[in-house]
Amino acid sequence: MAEVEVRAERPYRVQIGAGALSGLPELLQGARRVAILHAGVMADRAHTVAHELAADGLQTTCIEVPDGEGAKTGEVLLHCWDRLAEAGLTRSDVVVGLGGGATTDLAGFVAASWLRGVGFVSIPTTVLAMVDAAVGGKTGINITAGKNLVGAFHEPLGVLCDLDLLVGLPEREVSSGLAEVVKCGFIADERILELVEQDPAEARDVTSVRFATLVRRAVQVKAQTVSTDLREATSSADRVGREALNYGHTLGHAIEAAQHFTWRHGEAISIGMVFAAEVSHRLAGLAADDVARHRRLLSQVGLPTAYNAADWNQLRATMSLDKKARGDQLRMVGLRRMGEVTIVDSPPEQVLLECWQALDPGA
Ligand SMILES: NC(=O)c1ccc[n+]([C@@H]2O[C@H](COP(=O)([O-])OP(=O)(O)OC[C@H]3O[C@@H](n4cnc5c(N)ncnc54)[C@H](O)[C@@H]3O)[C@@H](O)[C@H]2O)c1
Ligand SMILES: O=C(O)C(=O)C[C@@H](O)[C@H](O)[C@H](O)COP(=O)(O)O
Ligand SMILES: [Zn+2]
Repeated sequence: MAEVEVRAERPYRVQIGAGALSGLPELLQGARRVAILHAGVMADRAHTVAHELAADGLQTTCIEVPDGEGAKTGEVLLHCWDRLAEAGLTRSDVVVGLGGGATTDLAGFVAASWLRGVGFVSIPTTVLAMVDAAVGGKTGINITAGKNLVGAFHEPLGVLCDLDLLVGLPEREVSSGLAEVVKCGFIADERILELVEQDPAEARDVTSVRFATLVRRAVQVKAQTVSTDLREATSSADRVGREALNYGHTLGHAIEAAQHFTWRHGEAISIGMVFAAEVSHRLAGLAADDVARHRRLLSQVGLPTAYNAADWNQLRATMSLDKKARGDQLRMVGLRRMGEVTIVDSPPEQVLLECWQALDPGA
């Protein structure tokens, strides 16, 4: 079992490996009641876990939430609060999130907001949630105007990445998660890129050693980045903190909103990273070869790199609501070279338009 520590205000461990789920009782010490928020696809697993915890004397409540982004809404949040009230969940009790990143984002926000904050344990069940969403304490929901516009920072007590849970995950979801893995390669750990390039098919095989190594290395990048800048407070062109993890998300999130949150997050971010690489080439010195490497690598893991299915002006307006923006100033994460992140401040509109046009499948 691999372990990665996140040095938050209250440090916690991310446990990665087959059977990691067995670490749950230890994380619940001191709790009397536990609410397990889970996606429908995890219903059987949630009930099994609840029975095991009940056998240990805990009072358990399973709360099934809608699939995918359907969980990250105000209505679902209200429903969960009502269920926690019925269950009598107190400040010494714990909310568990069992599912993909949408479920853990919602569950984390339920934990952050209930009684102004109760304990939270994250049990991610997709690649994307293991390497990214479950780690680092960003929680929240979407509104029509944009992705994750309402939320809170709320660190978990621990994260259990049980690789056994990934067996049977659809290939499209594996690819989506690999977008965030490859992102970690672009921004901080070139070894990740090499591991994918050496054998892309094995990189997509969730039972392979290569895949497990990729997950661990991506979690290490995430943990190190958030440990130095938990609340995304550090940012300048030469010293980029947590914002580095937002590489590709300025356009990516706008695409998700334009597609009414029906797209896979990693697919949107893949296109967003190609866009960010094009911007970086024009404004931050990223070599043309590295832009081509973005397209090649992302395609190798089954991700889209071209897009023209939305109106540019609409996307551009949504990008202004990105959390990195300050006033009228758009700020994007860029790359000077692989592994060297910078902030691109107020990119000229003409350059953005050119980069958008470079995404056209016919370009
Ligand atoms: N908080 C953060 O730091 C952070 C980081 C990255 C992404 N996110 C968020 O995470 C979300 C995307 O996460 P995701 O890609 O996991 O999406 P998701 O939660 O929608 O899960 C994807 C699909 O996989 C299914 N699924 C989950 N586990 C499964 C399993 N073991 N076997 C088979 N099917 C399974 C789900 O039911 C869903 O249909 C987005 O909302 C994104 O904004 C948050
Ligand atoms: O953890 C972070 O910080 C990230 O930016 C990771 C992203 O991959 C993730 O999608 C996150 O949810 C985006 O956050 P947001 O603040 O842009 O909503
Ligand atoms: Zn993301």
